[in-house]
Amino acid sequence: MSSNSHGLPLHTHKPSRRTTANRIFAVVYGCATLALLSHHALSLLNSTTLTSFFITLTFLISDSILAFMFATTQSFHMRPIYRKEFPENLRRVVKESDFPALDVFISTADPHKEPPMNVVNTALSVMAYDYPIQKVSVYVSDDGGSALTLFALMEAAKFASHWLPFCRKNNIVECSPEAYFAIDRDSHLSDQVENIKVMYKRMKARVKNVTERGKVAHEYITGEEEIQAFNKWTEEFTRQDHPTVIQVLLESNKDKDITGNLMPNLIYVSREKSKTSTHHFKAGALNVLLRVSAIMTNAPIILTLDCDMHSNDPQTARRALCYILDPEVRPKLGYVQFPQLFRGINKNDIYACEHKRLFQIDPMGMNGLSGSNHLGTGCFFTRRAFFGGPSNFLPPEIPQLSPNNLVDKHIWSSEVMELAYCVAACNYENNTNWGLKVSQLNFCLL
Ligand SMILES: O=c1ccn([C@@H]2O[C@H](COP(=O)(O)OP(=O)(O)O[C@H]3O[C@H](CO)[C@@H](O)[C@H](O)[C@H]3O)[C@@H](O)[C@H]2O)c(=O)[nH]1
Ligand SMILES: [Mn+2]
Repeated sequence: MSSNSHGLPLHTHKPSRRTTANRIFAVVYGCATLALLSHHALSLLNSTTLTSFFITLTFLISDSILAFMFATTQSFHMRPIYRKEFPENLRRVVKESDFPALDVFISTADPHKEPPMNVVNTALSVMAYDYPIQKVSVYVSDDGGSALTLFALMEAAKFASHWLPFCRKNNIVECSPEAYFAIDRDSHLSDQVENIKVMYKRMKARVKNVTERGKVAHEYITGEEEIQAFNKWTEEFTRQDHPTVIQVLLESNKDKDITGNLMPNLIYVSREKSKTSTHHFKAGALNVLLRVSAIMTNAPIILTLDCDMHSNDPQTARRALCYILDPEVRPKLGYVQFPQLFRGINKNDIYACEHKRLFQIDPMGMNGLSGSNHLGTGCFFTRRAFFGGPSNFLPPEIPQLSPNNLVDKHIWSSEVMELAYCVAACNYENNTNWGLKVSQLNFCLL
């Protein structure tokens, strides 16, 4: 348990009640396995015919493999723990105005395999976080380099001006509209819900229409800024070969929702691609977002999300802060991983599609040892963690990329934009420490 100066804990943990049973089971099962393996070994030595020798050898090999698998997973069952956070106690440690800024990275790679509406829902679910809104920046990395995804995000930016105040006013927990509207709602909200549902359905129809046609028709493009943005998709622009596109769709100190409150930054980034460079897939995309976000906002906390993994609790960022702002935990903390849950799977999950062992059981077991593994999505990193261990800071090649750098310029300023384009270039990492020493993402399982 960790308490702040007022004795109120930010987070607690308790061991699972299954711990003792797990340990007894491991000992009994381990002994039985050893007995079985020694029996196989003895039978092998005493085998009289060639056939019985090979049959026993097969048993010995297959049971040894199973025993190895059993042994290597037992540590996960020795000390599983349940963690609980108390975001309501945060205000006693730090004022809301002093919360660290948060940069959210959402990656998408193909508008036909990963429908842009998924990206929109994921983005809206984090834009609606219960967090000082001008501190939140949502970056979407589009490795598909698709105008369709940009169009969907432009629509999301407009819809957000209605959706964010709706979520705030009604304390909505499920802030992905698709997930929210999939459940029947209380009747006292019905008029409001109906209105916003119609708005959502219209947006969805427009995005679907554009995706099916494969291009953004003129009738959907309004305003000079949008025309200029889509003009970047020239004849030569292909998915594998195109210049960087960075488009600020919402700006937190300028754009307001329909109730007059500010909205978070929403930024579309499609990094430069060329057929002659290696791109390192998702790792490459995250590396570019790390650099571009450093130039534009440089938040000390980073949340990574796959485009099909929305956040299902607006308190999530505050929950992560319960660990990140704990002075006892902070010096050694690299990331806070949230579990992955799946929607739309049948109630009893007869096909085990939830991957419970991978995404819920094993991480809980590791949590009781030295900490959960990284699950690829739903993970809050400290930006500092990408620049070497706690005692060996690896400085990036330019000071603007350093986690300590304070961004004091407007994200639209030409200086910021020029540098952001420069660090998003596909040959930026050549002859630099990126991917090798600083942010070793290229060599990690993401
Ligand atoms: O060139 C690429 C390829 C993929 N992605 C993104 O990476 C994410 C994951 O890729 P995906 O192909 O969807 O992998 P999955 O098998 O669905 O996801 C599992 O495996 C991934 C790779 O190990 C992890 O990142 C995920 O968290 C985990 O759920 C998606 O958001 C993609 O858009 C890119 O940005 N650029
Ligand atoms: Mn996926």
